[in-house]
Amino acid sequence: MMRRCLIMGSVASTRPLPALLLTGFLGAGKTTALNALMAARPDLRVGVIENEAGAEGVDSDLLQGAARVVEIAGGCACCTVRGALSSALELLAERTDELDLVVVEASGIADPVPIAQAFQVPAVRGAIRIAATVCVVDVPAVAAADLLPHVWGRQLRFADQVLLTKADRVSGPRLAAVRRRVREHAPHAGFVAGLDDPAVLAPGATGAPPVIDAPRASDPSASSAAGDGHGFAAHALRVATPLDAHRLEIWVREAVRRPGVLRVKGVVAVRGRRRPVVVQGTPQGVALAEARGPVSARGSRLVVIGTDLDPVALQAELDGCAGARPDRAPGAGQATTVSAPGVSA
Ligand SMILES: Nc1nc2c(ncn2[C@@H]2O[C@H](COP(=O)(O)OP(=O)(O)OP(=O)(O)O)[C@@H](O)[C@H]2O)c(=O)[nH]1
Repeated sequence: MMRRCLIMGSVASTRPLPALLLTGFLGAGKTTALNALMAARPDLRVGVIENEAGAEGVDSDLLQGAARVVEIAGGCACCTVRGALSSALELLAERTDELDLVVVEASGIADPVPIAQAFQVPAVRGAIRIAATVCVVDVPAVAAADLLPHVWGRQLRFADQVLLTKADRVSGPRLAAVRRRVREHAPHAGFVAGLDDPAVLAPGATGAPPVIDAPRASDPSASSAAGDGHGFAAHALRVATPLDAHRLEIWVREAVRRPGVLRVKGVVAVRGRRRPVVVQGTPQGVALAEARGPVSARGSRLVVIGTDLDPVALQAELDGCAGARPDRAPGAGQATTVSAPGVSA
């Protein structure tokens, strides 16, 4: 079957099927950028492989407009669940006629090199080929960090394109400093404004292999590619009963300020509301917004990712969010209004 040319909208044969490898550190804005692409290009039939470090995937519920979503949760596609990545790619390789584009959204702590290598197995090679690797960079997070995780450097180093997000939250000089820092790691990458930028999936770019090499022994992140979680842990917390929205918001805001906590995210049922709350937290900001639909069959789930975390303590604190608000008069009834969609710092 002829496949639509990705940029011009005209019909052209593109075999193998182009794939976009989407990298970027935790909470950088990968899912948001992917949703923006699918909103801008509803004509594209996008097959998404969604990789999440937590045992409970969250992003799959937040994707809108994908033709097919394959979730790989419970570890990084570059190491712990690499076999699942191969299976997912093989699954899509059998369905290339149903798709115009494959997007692999790597977990925020994934090394892109082993992911790119998964495209080289015989069952995939020839059917799906990486057209571009885009690294999404959270500008305020980079501006605030003295030291950046090694895996972040690798994500940038193997990127063809860099997408800066949340740039409106920093001053011009700080943005310029972040661009310089990005340049040090990715001297050859271009900057794009969105995944629908022609530079990402231009017809000329389709089929071009990413520039990759094997991890070197001297590379500090090379050892982490062996499946040890890259020094980060992802804890899926139980949310057995609907929570108090106000308590939940306070807890998330406190949690992301703690040393070691890098990401809090989830889809959580709250008391008094038909729709769940989507929780988005990074050290730079927290957003709680009503989900578009009801709680999915998978129910409430919340994941905390970071280093040196105490999952038992985190679970106990979250369980405490099920209680009624202490400052509320009995019978006051409604759940606390949470922030509108968007990010509040
Ligand atoms: N202001 C602003 N907020 C953004 C932008 N991009 C993403 N966000 C917000 O950042 C938060 C995290 O976005 P996601 O798209 O879930 O990030 P992610 O990289 O997919 O996260 P992980 O998969 O957990 O690593 C959400 O609250 C988004 O609304 C942006 O360009 N500007």
